Amino acid sequence: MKIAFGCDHGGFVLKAEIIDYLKKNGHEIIDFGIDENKSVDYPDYGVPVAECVSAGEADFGIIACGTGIGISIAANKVPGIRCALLSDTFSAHATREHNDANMMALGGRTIGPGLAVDIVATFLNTSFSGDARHQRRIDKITAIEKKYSK
Ligand SMILES: O=C(CO)[C@H](O)[C@H](O)[C@H](O)COP(=O)(O)O
Repeated sequence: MKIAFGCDHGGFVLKAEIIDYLKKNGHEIIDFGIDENKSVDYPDYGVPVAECVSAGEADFGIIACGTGIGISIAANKVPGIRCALLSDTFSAHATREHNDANMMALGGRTIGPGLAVDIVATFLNTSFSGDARHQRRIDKITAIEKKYSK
């Protein structure tokens, strides 16, 4: 799959192991940085990933900041993005199965790289269930997005 990745300095600690996992598992990576550990603003790295996913240029997006909060808030402003902030594998599974999440956010100051990689693996290896009740709820989210995007 094509995976877009982006992080700020708070998420940079997770980058190497996540990229390593993605490469070892045959994924193509679209890397939006950062490439060195310097202080940056998380919207500048989360939004390009979200735009890439929203445009259909990547299958999924993975983003990280210190907590995952700021960068997920920014990503979720992009139409078509359902970005889940994750810190456990149960939620990683559920957000794919129920929410058809197309992006995930992680916190480099809240979880370690080992758990981060487990979360990434669970997220990418889980499919949307396609159940009508889940699709109905996603459609309601999309309708909210359309209502406020005028
Ligand atoms: O936006 C965040 C919190 O929601 C991220 O954790 C940022 O990485 C964090 O705010 C950066 O803080 P810093 O003091 O500039 O390192």
